[in-house]
Amino acid sequence: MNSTVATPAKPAAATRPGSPVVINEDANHELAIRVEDLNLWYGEKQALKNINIDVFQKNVTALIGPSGCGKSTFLRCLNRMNDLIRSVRIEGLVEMDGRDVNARNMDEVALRRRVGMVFQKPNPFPKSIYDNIAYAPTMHDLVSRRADKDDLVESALRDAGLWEEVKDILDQPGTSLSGGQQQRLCIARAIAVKPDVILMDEPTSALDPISTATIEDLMDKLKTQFSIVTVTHNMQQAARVADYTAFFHMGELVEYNDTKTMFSNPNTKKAEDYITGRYG
Ligand SMILES: Nc1ncnc2c1ncn2[C@@H]1O[C@H](COP(=O)(O)OP(=O)(O)OP(=O)(O)O)[C@@H](O)[C@H]1O
Repeated sequence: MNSTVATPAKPAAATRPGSPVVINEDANHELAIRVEDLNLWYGEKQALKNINIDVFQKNVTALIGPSGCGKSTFLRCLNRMNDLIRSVRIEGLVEMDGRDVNARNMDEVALRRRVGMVFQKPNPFPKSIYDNIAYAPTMHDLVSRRADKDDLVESALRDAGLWEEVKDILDQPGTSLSGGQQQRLCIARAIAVKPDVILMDEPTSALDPISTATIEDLMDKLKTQFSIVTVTHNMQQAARVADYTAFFHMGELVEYNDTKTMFSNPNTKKAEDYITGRYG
């Protein structure tokens, strides 16, 4: 992998390593996040090696690759979640709106408002359904009047496809919902602070097939408002939901491509072997 940044707005960019082939040129190719020469170590162990990738606004980007290849580590670089791990050392650039998210003067709380996260296991706060949604926007001073909070709670729950199921039980604990509902509650909580980007780390791996399909449909709707970066082990899911797919292997970004191209005509043997189930 050389250090050329993936700048994919035109098909010609596909000739550059790591740059996706752009099939749908009408899609949005404005930059959400630019990553340049990103390296990460846990102590002595290097987990990310010279990653260069441009993530587009209002698309779904899937991160795929064998266990331990660095997908989650990379995802956590996008909102500085790795800062919470003491042994971590990071070099390189992760840029949003022309600002390095790792800059000393970057407000981490503000960053995590702009780059929300949904985890593998639904993790509602031990609060009511209503307060799960209203808590963060209130903390960030996005709302203060009760009527505004009510509107925000309703609109986030509607956007997460959960409103009709919970509108009469808003004062019940979030944890009383089913697993799939809890995950949609966590998505509603993430979107309530109006982020630009939503990171999802295997958001459906703990869910049944019906809840999984509901979340996949939801991702398709949410990408009209938000940029979504998702880690998945499920190849069919990546093929179904993602506009772009990045294949990681042993800490390297081996291929970054339009999803249709990745799954029908990958550029690299490693990606092809992984996608066709020959290893991983
Ligand atoms: N907190 C940590 N401390 C030390 N090493 C870590 C830590 N987290 C991850 N690693 C190591 O970094 C490498 C990348 O891990 P990461 O979890 O990012 O991979 P992944 O592709 O998301 O894997 P999986 O698909 O199994 O979730 C692995 O070798 C892992 O053991």
